[in-house]
Amino acid sequence: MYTYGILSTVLLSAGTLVAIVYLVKFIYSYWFNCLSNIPGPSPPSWWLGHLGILYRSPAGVIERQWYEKFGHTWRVKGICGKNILMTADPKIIQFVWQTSGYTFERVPINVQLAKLLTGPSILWAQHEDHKRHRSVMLPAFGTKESRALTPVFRTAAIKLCGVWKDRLAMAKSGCLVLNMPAEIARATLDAIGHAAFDYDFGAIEDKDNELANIFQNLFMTIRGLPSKRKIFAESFFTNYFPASLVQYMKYIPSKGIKHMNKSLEVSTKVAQDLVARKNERLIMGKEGRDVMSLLVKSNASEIEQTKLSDEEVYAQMNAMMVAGNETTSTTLTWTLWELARHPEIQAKLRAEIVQFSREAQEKGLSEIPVEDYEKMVYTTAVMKETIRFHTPIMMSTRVATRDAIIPLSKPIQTTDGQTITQIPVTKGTSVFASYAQYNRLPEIWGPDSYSYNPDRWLGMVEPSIKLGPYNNLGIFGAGIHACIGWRFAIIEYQTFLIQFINDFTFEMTEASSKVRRTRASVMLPLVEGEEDQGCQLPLLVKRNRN
Ligand code: HEM
Repeated sequence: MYTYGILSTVLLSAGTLVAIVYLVKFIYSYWFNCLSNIPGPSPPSWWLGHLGILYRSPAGVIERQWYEKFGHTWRVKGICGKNILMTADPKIIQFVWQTSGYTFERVPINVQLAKLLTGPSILWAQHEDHKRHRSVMLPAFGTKESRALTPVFRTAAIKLCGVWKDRLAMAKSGCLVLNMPAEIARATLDAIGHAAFDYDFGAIEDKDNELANIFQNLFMTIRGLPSKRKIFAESFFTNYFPASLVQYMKYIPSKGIKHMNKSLEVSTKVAQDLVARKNERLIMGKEGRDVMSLLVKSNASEIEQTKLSDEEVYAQMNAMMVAGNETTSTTLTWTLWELARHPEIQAKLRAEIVQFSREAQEKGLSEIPVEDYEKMVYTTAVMKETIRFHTPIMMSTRVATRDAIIPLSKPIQTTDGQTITQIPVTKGTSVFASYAQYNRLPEIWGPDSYSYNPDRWLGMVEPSIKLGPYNNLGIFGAGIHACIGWRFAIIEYQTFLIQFINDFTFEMTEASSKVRRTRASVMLPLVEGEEDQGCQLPLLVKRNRN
């Protein structure tokens, strides 16, 4: 009885102490934060701040409203009144993401989710670990290496088009309605399997393929339209719990976490098998050019700076599928949607593709060579315009790992009447970049930046502030965490697009005119009124008679 009394007193005191610490933290972050004088919208709720709107509303709409009211940079609220700096300012994005190295790192929630989903991969690694992961992986993603993969992408594209042609041949009407994201994701998974791992997932033909089914709708299942409770819990755990406890998130019995656990289990099993096979080939002196061969070779290295553990090698495979599959398949999906909405753009694109194919044939080539890809001015304009307009990863987040001073491209009028050209932030301050709004800034992309117009790229003037690896678009991130697969993605994107437009014509359906752009880490299409069906964008497909 006496022991019980002491125990309950100790527990009560510990509980009270924890509550006081949190209370002080909340009050501090609410009232005494370095961002308190930055203007911004009033939060719809204190406990969730703007996170509910940011994660649940149609993609890009609210950011535009905030930009129009507050200018390039504004303050939003996280949970329990926490101030967050939100921006579309190229100078801030350049400073935080591109030039300040590890002064700004990924936010804890994303780091933990990346670990749950992929294991100890490059998507999770930070600081020295991250440098090591990146230096091992980068050589596999150069221009030469990515270009060398063109035949692999072409094979996957031709295979998918072959399946569609067979189905069209059976269709009495001569046309088919296909749900594009589901169709294309299988082909991009096969492409990544061959290109990155020299492995055939067989996802195009095998509808029961376990890995393909897990990766189907991955982002929608784990990040799409999260409940308010989920947003609060994730943000609370990752902001106020020590990282050592956050790893236990994997035991939360939610649908999303269960899916992540399953995905990690299945893909790690496949990765282990692949690594074992690669090791055998390496021992036999047969080296591959694919990413996995490189990782396996680094695994055997004696040099600590270029060595990955077995677990890290398996995790990189998961990372590439997570980072490289749905991003590319969704980009292709949005492109076909825009082409269906704008038949005149589709016809102009097809004319260029047919012309380049003809020229290739005249040179005795069966396909347009990758060396000609950049010469396809209109095709690349359509690609750039689509990823500008339908920014696949609409928002990126960082947290300051030490105090810093952030420069602005446009001065801000603070709530206490000062005009400032830089914002001092303390360690722990979160910064959200709206890539979606940056990609629509009229001063960079022109007065019609809110409309889809590939022609803008035919006379584009370079902006003064340079950002990211691809045409100053806020697409592939920037700096230490910039996408390593961007060349891979662009060549894959163009190869698939050429094949699709050469073989088929795409038209709108009733459902595709009700498509809503939804945030789920990657921006995904949902049909209004059919949100429970997951990612959907049904288009009418007809075969071209070239
Ligand atoms: C259209 C396709 C793609 C888009 C839009 C895209 C976008 C991005 C973005 C925005 C980032 C930076 C995230 C951040 O700032 O935290 C990123 C990182 C990354 N991407 Fe991509 N990506 C694409 C395709 C690919 C492909 C095909 C691969 C690999 C095969 C890939 C692998 C990665 C990896 C490993 C990282 C993490 C890099 C690091 O943290 O150092 N991505 N990607």
